Amino acid sequence: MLNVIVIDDQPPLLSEIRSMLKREYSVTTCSSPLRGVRMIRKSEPDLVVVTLVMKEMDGFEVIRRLKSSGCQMPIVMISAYGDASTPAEATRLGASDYISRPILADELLARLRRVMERQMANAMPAPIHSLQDGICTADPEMLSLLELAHIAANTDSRILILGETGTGKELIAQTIHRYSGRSTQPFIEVNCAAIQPNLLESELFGHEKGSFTGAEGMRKGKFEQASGGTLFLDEIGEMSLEMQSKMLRVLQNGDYTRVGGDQRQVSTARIVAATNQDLRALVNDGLFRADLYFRLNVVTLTLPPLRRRPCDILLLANLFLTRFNQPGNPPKRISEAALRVLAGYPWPGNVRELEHLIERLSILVSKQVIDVEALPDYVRDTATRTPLGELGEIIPYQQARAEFERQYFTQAVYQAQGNLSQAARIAGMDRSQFYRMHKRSTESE
Ligand SMILES: Nc1ncnc2c1ncn2[C@@H]1O[C@H](COP(=O)(O)OP(=O)(O)OP(=O)(O)O)[C@@H](O)[C@H]1O
Repeated sequence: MLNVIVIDDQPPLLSEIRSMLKREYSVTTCSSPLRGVRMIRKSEPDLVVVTLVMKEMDGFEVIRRLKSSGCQMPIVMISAYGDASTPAEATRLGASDYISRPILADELLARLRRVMERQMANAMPAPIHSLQDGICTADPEMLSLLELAHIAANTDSRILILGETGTGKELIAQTIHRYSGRSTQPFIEVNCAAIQPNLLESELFGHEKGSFTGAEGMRKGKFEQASGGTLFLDEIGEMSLEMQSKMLRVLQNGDYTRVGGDQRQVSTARIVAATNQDLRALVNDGLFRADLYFRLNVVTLTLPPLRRRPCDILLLANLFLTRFNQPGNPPKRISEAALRVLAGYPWPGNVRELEHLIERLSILVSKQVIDVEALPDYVRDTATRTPLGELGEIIPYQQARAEFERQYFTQAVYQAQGNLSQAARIAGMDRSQFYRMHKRSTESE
């Protein structure tokens, strides 16, 4: 139970408020505001309720003193007095809500519940859907990663983004650039797997005129193009050992020369690298230089695969459906049954695979509602997991419970359209408990 301290100098009113709150709170009352302030500073309750008019010191002064000594808990003012400016003054001083008397117990409890939820929501990262950066997620692990990405964006540290194909590594790299102080400078991407190894050096460092057959003029490399901005090296795990040692030199000293040239160039680009390979394993197998790995791996963001964030499957499916809706047509909908099937499919190609499937479905399905039969066979066939296994077959209890929790939290977050506070309310939990259990449910695969 949450602790609340109530301050008012009239014992009858104190006992009236106590009897209203005791259903949901452990209530302590205090009839002296001076003593009340001392008590609150010492015991730091979860919530404070204070009235306005008191002889020793008024409620405004109580709020002022508590806020000036750094108290963070929400403070709610209740009063039968005051004029139109009183709520505004209470809020200005830092009260979380102002309630006029008379008030019924249910209404008072509902108002305090809202205050506590707001307090918890502020203490947690908010779910992010379709922000300007285009990242849609309500997954706790992704939300923590995004927070870290935003913090790291404002430094010049190198960032290594790991994750299976299609998990959103490039999207995160672009977001990091956009949130960094380099956002007005270029974001340059190089896919190390897509360029022939013998051409990668000139692609990255540029070349001088006549340095090889076909080099008809000087060409700036990607390092130079990304000056002051961000150089995104995608699929870094595909780089040859020879190229890796050239990269290492730039990362160590910050300088390089164009192919065929001898003039020293200085790189001012910030490096963000990504790979879907296990770089550490490549290092152990001698296929990736350990010194380069440690130079790149200053901040690491490991994106979870889509199958480990089932609520995102549902949110993203709807996002893409809206995105691919043909202009002028009424928006299509995915049936609940079809969404359940999508949530159970393992998505080896992650978000990209989901995006392509929804694009295809929105073109091919003429009906307003996309139902299970419209889904491809391979999706329907692999998505048959239920908490009790197929045809009621008994599976180990721990496994069934983990599976049930995963589906339960997915469904709650989906129903609340990614709003974790609302999902917690549906589940009858407080937000922090919901957040913890939801996170745990996605960790067990
Ligand atoms: N959280 C997300 N919200 C919205 N769109 C997303 C999200 N994650 C990925 N996408 C979309 O999915 C597609 C694949 O993402 P992206 O190219 O960033 O993945 P990747 O991990 O870099 O893939 P690869 O390893 O194959 O290069 C893109 O169209 C991207 O916009």
